[in-house]
Amino acid sequence: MAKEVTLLTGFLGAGKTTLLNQIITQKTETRFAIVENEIGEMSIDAELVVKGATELVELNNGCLCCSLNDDIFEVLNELWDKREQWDHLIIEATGIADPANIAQPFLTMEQVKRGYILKRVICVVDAEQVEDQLRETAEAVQQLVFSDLILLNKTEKVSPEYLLELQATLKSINPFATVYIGTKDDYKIKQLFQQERILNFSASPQAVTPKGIFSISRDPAKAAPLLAISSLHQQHQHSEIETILLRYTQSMDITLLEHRMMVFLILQSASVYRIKGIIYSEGFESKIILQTVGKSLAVDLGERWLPDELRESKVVFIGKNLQVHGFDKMFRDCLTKNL
Ligand SMILES: Nc1nc2c(ncn2[C@@H]2O[C@H](COP(=O)(O)OP(=O)(O)OP(=O)(O)O)[C@@H](O)[C@H]2O)c(=O)[nH]1
Repeated sequence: MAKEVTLLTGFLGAGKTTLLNQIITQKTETRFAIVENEIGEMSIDAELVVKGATELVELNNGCLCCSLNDDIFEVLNELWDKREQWDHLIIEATGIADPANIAQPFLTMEQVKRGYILKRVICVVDAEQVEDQLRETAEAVQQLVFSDLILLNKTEKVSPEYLLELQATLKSINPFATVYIGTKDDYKIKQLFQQERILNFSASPQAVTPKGIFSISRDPAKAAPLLAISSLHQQHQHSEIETILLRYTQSMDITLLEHRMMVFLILQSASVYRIKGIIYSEGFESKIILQTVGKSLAVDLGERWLPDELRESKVVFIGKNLQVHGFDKMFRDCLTKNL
């Protein structure tokens, strides 16, 4: 039997991982396989996904919609080999991905369609930030246009009047999508999963071979059809959006860091869409998860450090015209050794 797939899209920080965690915790009758795609070589999202996913695959070498096509085929093949262990695949795209590019193999490639049915594309939208995002980036528009379901999130942060305007705006961008409204505390997971794309798929499980459903090969001659798709996708680039990764092995003073971050967000954060970090602070048995979206800052406790785990802080910045030296100085100033 072909496996069902849900694609999660939405701009940086909209709430995709939060929704994913709600899905895993609420739909306990379903065993999920999760593909987490992140920009930059370091995975932070995978650490934020609640334990419970049967299979969690991280793809961190680039954005799935433009550079990871061979990787996704390999992952689909591997997951297919383990298909007895899971029921439903969720792909969380990066916040700057064009979901149409990720969906393309599921909609157009017969080998992929034999094993996987794309059931729905859900776009999570940050009610407070979306207007600016739509103005500034093509990616935010592409994500809305391609989705079947739009989850207008963080609605407690805006007024009811503005929410109505926003709904009308989203409907005008994608009149075919169903718009749900909510916050992280009240997602209607069952309703989201009841809704399906209206598409004609012909799944033919008999054609699936025990070795896998695609002929993946690094041999360029054998991999010709896949390479053709890869080169097509390379034309799509998130030209202006860049990422920076900073790491520090010394302990951070979390109170000082929080203060510096708040001042930074008030004064100079316009070109920074997202900051995500795992912070090591001596005296805390757990990782500290630091996140910003727009001008909002969240600092939470994460998983406990494992006894043999390297204790270090890792922070990713995503935005335009990023000033690495300024960020580095801000974080270095908060290292405990400097106090
Ligand atoms: N106030 C509020 N915050 C929310 C809501 N949903 C998510 N958040 C917060 O928004 C921040 C970003 O959420 P994520 O789920 O990590 O967003 P994401 O879309 O996965 O982010 P990227 O993977 O970086 O694109 C976190 O601090 C969440 O706790 C909500 O409904 N209300």
